[in-house]
Amino acid sequence: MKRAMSESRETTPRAAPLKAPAQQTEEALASLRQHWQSEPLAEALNTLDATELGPEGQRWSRAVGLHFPTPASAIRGVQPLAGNEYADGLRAPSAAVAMPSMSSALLVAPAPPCGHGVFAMRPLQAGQRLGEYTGEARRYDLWCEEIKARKVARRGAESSASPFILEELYAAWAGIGGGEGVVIDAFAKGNAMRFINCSCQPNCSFKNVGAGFEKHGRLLVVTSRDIEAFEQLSVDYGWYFDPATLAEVRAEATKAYNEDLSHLQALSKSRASVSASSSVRILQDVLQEVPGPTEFLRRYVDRAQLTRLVESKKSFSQAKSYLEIPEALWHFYEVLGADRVGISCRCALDKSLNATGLCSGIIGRPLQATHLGREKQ
Ligand SMILES: C[S@@+](CC[C@H](N)C(=O)[O-])C[C@H]1O[C@@H](n2cnc3c(N)ncnc32)[C@H](O)[C@@H]1O
Repeated sequence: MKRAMSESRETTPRAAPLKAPAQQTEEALASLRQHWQSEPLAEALNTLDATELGPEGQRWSRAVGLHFPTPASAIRGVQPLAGNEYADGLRAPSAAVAMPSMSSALLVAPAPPCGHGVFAMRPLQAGQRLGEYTGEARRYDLWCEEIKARKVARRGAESSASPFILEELYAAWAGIGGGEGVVIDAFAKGNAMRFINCSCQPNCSFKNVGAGFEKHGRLLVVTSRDIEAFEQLSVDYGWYFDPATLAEVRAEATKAYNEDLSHLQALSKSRASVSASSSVRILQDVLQEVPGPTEFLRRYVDRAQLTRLVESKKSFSQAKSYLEIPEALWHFYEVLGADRVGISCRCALDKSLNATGLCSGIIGRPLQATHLGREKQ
C-alpha cells in the first residue's frame, strides 16, 4: 500500500512499565470469563494463552500506556502510537491540549463475532475521559482517494464510489480542520481505542478536543453513560450517513433481490424447499419456523408480514431500485446489501457489546425504533 509522504513528528512511546503483572492479568481474564460464562465470548477468552499475552503484546501495551497486555493476534502488523502522527501536510495543533492518560480499566480481548474489543474491567461513570484515539491524522480527500484505489484494486474497476473496505472502519472523523476534513486513521497505527467496536446502543462517543481553528487531529473517547464492569466499550461509527456508501448498500440490496426472484416465486407458490439461494432459504426457515442457530439475517424478517406476502400470491418482478422491493423484504435485503459491502452490524450477537438485542443490521445505521420505514434515495 502506497501511503502519502508523512510530515509527521516522531512520537515517543511512553516507557511506563506494564502495570498489570501476569497474575493480575490472569485474574482479570478469569473474572471476565466468569461474567460472560454462557456466551461465545467466554469460549474465545479461553484462547488467550501465555503466547498470546507474551512479550509482543506487553511491549505494545507499554508503548500505548495500557495496563494489561494486548493479545498478539490483535496487534499483528499494527504499530503502537502513543500520540498521533500527522500526514498529508497536516501539522499537530500548536496549542497544547491536555489529554488524560489511558484509563487503567481497559483490557483488549477477543470479542466474537466482531474480532477483538475493549472491555471495562471496573465500573465507569458517565462523562469519564478514557484516553485519546490515536492514529495517522490524514486529509479526508486524500485518504478517500487512497481507499478507493485499494477498493478498485481488490474488487475491480466497476467498484462504486463508496470507499468501504475493512480499513475504513478504523478511521474516525476528526472535524473539518479548515479544509476538506480530517480523519484519524488507526488501521495500521494506533492505540487500544482502535479496538472499540460499533454498537447500535453505544456507551461511548468521540469528543473533538482540538484547539482554535485547528479543531482537528485530537479525539478523546468519553463515556456517554455509566458503564458496568465487563461491558465492552462501544461507539456509533456513523458511516451509514455517507451517501456513496448508502447508495452502494442499496444497489447491492436491489441486485440481491433481483437475483433471488425465481426462488422467491417458488417460496410464494409452494413453500417447498428452496435450494439455490441461501438468502431465500433463510426466508423459508422463518416462514416455516425452522428452529436452529440464530442466523443473524433472520432478525430482519417479520414473520407475520412475510406470511401475508406469501399468501397474497404476489408475483415478484425486477426492482429498479430498493424502493421497489416489497415492504416485507426491504429491510432483509438492505442488511444483505450491507453485508455484501462489508458493513453489516452484528452488535446484538454479543451481549457485552449490546445487551438489548436491538440492532439495525448496518454499522452506524440508526435503530428502526427511531428510524421507521424506508427512506427515499
Ligand atoms: C475499529 S475496528 C474495531 C476492532 C476490531 N474488532 C479488531 O479486532 O481489530 C472495526 C472493525 O471491527 C469489526 N466491527 C466493529 N463493530 C462491529 C459490528 N457492530 N458488527 C460487525 N463488525 C464490527 C469490523 O470488522 C470492523 O471492520
